[in-house]
This record gives sequence, structure tokens and C-alpha cells, in this order.
Amino acid sequence: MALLAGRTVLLRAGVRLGAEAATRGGNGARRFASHRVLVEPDAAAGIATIKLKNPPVNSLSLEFLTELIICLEKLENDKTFRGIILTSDCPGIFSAGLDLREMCGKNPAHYAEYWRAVQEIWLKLYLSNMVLVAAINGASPAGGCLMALTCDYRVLADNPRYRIGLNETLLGIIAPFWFKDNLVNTIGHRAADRALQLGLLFPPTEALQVGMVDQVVPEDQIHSTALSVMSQWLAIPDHARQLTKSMMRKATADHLIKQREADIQNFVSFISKDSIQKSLQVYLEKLKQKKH
Ligand SMILES: CCCCCCCCCC/C=C/CC(=O)SCCNC(=O)CCNC(=O)[C@H](O)C(C)(C)COP(=O)(O)OP(=O)(O)OC[C@H]1O[C@@H](n2cnc3c(N)ncnc32)[C@H](O)[C@@H]1OP(=O)(O)O
Repeated sequence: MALLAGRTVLLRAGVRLGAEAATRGGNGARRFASHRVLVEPDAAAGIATIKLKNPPVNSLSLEFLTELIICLEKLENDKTFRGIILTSDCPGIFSAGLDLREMCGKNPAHYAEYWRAVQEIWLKLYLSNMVLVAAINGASPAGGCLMALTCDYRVLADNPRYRIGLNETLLGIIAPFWFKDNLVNTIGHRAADRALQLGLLFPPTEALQVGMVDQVVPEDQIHSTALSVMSQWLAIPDHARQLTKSMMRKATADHLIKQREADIQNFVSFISKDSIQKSLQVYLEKLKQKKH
């Protein structure tokens, strides 16, 4: 069982937390890894690096999201850690966003369960008391971009293939209001309006210009840059930084928290429409055919 936003929910049978490994790292810190979420602890520095490992593209399936939620809960409750670096273990891809297969050809109960997990990961990341630095070492569309947007600082590796943005409209779907709120808080209303309507995916130089990321660095410097940013943020007393973070983010998070059930119902009825199912299937098919 896992605790999701104050409620205890049963993990789906497919989520094999029994397979989770717990060992001691060189510095004595507890190292834990599930199938798809690798955690590299540096207890002395108070930093944990989370590496997303759901090949080939780190798509956010229900099982992957559940593992990630549990991992974040553990870190949040472990006083050893004050900061998380979020990065990818899949070469060239930070995350392909929500797993389209979770939103295609399933039943309403599944869509509702899936959307609750998507809301949960966003709330966990967005409201985390820890410092979150995204070390974006690959393409980061849609839900991948959203995860990065929840972080306190974003470093993007300088590779024109590593585009980032909320491209939902290109799939014939709509970014929910809380994706939009998170983007507006990051890049401002005008830039978000344009980016969302056009479904823009920004290459690094443009992502930096528009404020989608805070820094662009050569790929081989991404981790060292994330570490040095982290030490700058960790130099601030926790209580002052955490209260300030909460002051800046609470209204945005409350907007979703207050409408959580209605948001799930909206998602389920939207995604269940024949026209939307068709658009998603066509998009998935195009992705598959791209290689041939
Ligand atoms: C008024 C009512 C309001 C209600 C509001 C409701 C609104 C609903 C909103 C729902 C929000 C959704 C947000 C999302 O995150 S949707 C997902 C968007 N993601 C994308 O568009 C990315 C798609 N993928 C890519 O562009 C590329 O794959 C890549 C990430 C750039 C990587 O390219 P690369 O060439 O390396 O890899 P391939 O394209 O060959 O992909 C390898 C295999 O992975 C499959 N794949 C890719 N992305 C996904 C995905 N998101 N989900 C599932 N599967 C994915 C791809 O098909 C390949 O599979 P194959 O090997 O079987 O062919």
C-alpha cells in the first residue's frame, strides 16, 4: 500500500515493490531503487539523484508514476536529504511525457486511476519541501516538460534534439489548467499563451530565451552544473526557503486540490470521446511508423 495525498491506496498488482532493492551506498546512506526509479544518495551532501529508467523513452505509465510517487514520499520523509536532482537514465530522452497507451482503449475507471496518479506526482513534486533541480538530459515533451517545470531550477543539455515544451495541442488534446498554471508561473502569460496554443517544443537556445529553462550547458557538464546549483540553493536556511516556496506555489496547487475530483471527471469524459481516442491512436501510429 502507498500513501497518496493523505489517502491509502492499493498499489496495482503489477507494481512489484517487493523487487525494490535496499543497500548501503559507499557513504553509508541507504540506497534504494525500484525497477524504474534509480536513487543515488549522497548523504554527506544531503542530495539524492533520481534517475528515471523506464526505457525506451521514460513514458509515464501508471506503474512508473506509482514507483516515482513512493520514491518521493520516502525521500521527503528522510531527514538525510534536502535536495533532489531529477534526471534520466535513458540516453537522449528526459521523458516522453504521459504514456499514451494509458490513455487509449482503456475503460473510464482506468482513466480515473491514471489521472489521479498524474495529479499526485505533480502535487508531490510541485509542493516538495526539498530543493528540486532538473538536469534535463534529453527530449522533454508534454508531461516530461511538466515534471521539469515543477522543479526549482532547470538545467538543459545543449543539444538541438532536446526539445522541451507542452505540445498537447499537436496531439489534438488540451493541457489541463494546472499544466497551464505551472507554465504561466514559469514563463509568463503571453509566452505561455503562444507556447500552449501552438504546442511549441523549444530547442535549448529558445527554451533559455523564453525562460522555460534557467541554464543550458554542454551535455557532459549537466550533472556537475546541477550539483553546483544545488549547493547554492542548499546554502539558504531550509525554513526560510521552504516557507517562501510555499508562499509562491500554494495558490497554484490549491487550485487543483480544490477541484481534484472534478478535474478527474473532466479528464475521463474528455479522453473517452471517440474523436480524442482517434486522434491519440493516429498520433501513436505515426510515432511507430516514424522508424520505418
Ligand atoms: C475541457 C476538458 C479539459 C480536459 C483536459 C484533459 C486533457 C488531457 C491532457 C492529457 C495530457 C497529456 C500530456 C502528455 O504528456 S501526452 C504525451 C505527449 N508526448 C509526446 O508527444 C512525445 C511523443 N514521443 C516523441 O516525440 C518521441 O518518442 C521522443 C520522446 C522525442 C523520442 O523519440 P525517439 O525517436 O528516440 O523514439 P521513438 O519515437 O521511436 O519512440 C520509441 C518508442 O516509444 C513509443 N513512445 C514514444 N512516446 C510515447 C508516449 N508518450 N507514450 C507511449 N509510447 C511512446 C514509440 O511509439 C515507440 O514505440 P515502438 O518502439 O513500439 O514503436
